[in-house]
Amino acid sequence: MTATLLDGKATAALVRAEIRDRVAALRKRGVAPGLGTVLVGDDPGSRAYVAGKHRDCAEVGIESIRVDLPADATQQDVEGAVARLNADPACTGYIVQLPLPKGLDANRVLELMDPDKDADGLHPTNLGRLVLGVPAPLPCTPRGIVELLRRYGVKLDGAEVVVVGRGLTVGRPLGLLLTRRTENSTVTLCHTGTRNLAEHTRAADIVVVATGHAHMLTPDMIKPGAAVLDVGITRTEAGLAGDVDPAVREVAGFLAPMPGGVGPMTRAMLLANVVETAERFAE
Ligand SMILES: Nc1nc(=O)c2c([nH]1)NC[C@@H]1CN(c3ccc(C(=O)N[C@@H](CCC(=O)O)C(=O)O)cc3)C=[N+]21
Repeated sequence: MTATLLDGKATAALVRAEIRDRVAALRKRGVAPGLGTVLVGDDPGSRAYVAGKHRDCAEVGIESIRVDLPADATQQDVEGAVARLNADPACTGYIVQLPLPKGLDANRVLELMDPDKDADGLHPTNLGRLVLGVPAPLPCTPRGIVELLRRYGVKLDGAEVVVVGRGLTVGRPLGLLLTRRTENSTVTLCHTGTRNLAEHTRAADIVVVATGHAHMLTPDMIKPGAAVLDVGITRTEAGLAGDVDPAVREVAGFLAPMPGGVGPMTRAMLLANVVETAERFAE
């Protein structure tokens, strides 16, 4: 048996079609949503992601404002860009592409963003709102994972979920999202300090891997029929590699592959956050 693919590419296209209608409705009311991006340096991966975000915006009718700074930009330069986007009425939401080059303080930059323009849901105030259960923009990758599972009817209520990785953008906030009453999953958050990882993953109905270690989740580590979501990206000479060993496909019940799984959903949820922020402004 081969796993049913959780097709993030096709699902993200459906989400974008829904967002296009909401953008059109906002425009009729005289509100034009605009996404800003701040990109520092010339990492090819980061450049490609940011370019993709602007392409997505064009497709759904969101204006985009691009701020590119050189690799030797100072902390002050980045903070200046943030201050300008905070003040720019054409920018209804923006992101600072992470990671920033070494020597720059990303936490300080995130603190200075207007939390009501935070399209990534990574501002400390919005992470706090997530903990408190107050409506706020949600981190894009966790939101994309929940949306993908929902649309394929994978049950979250009561599910045993193992998340591997405790990073700021995926693992840590995903645990918070899935344990809300609305999702109602039981979450085990595993990381490099976890003893006997396989014992945890083998007990899970859903396994989400976001470690950045290529092919680390092997078929022996999962329960047959489990849903597996691959959030890892490693650039190798042979191309991109996910965190999930390709042979997992023969054991899992559902698989969100990399590429074509969670990545496109992450981008679609960024658009959703921008539209929702603009809708809140328009109220
Ligand atoms: N402030 C900030 N917000 C982010 O959301 C953020 C970030 N910084 N820094 C980097 C990570 C990474 N990330 C991805 C989004 C989409 C794909 C994606 O669409 N991937 C495609 C193709 C991958 C490729 O070809 O490179 C796929 O999986 O099918 C990948 C990675 C967002 N991130």
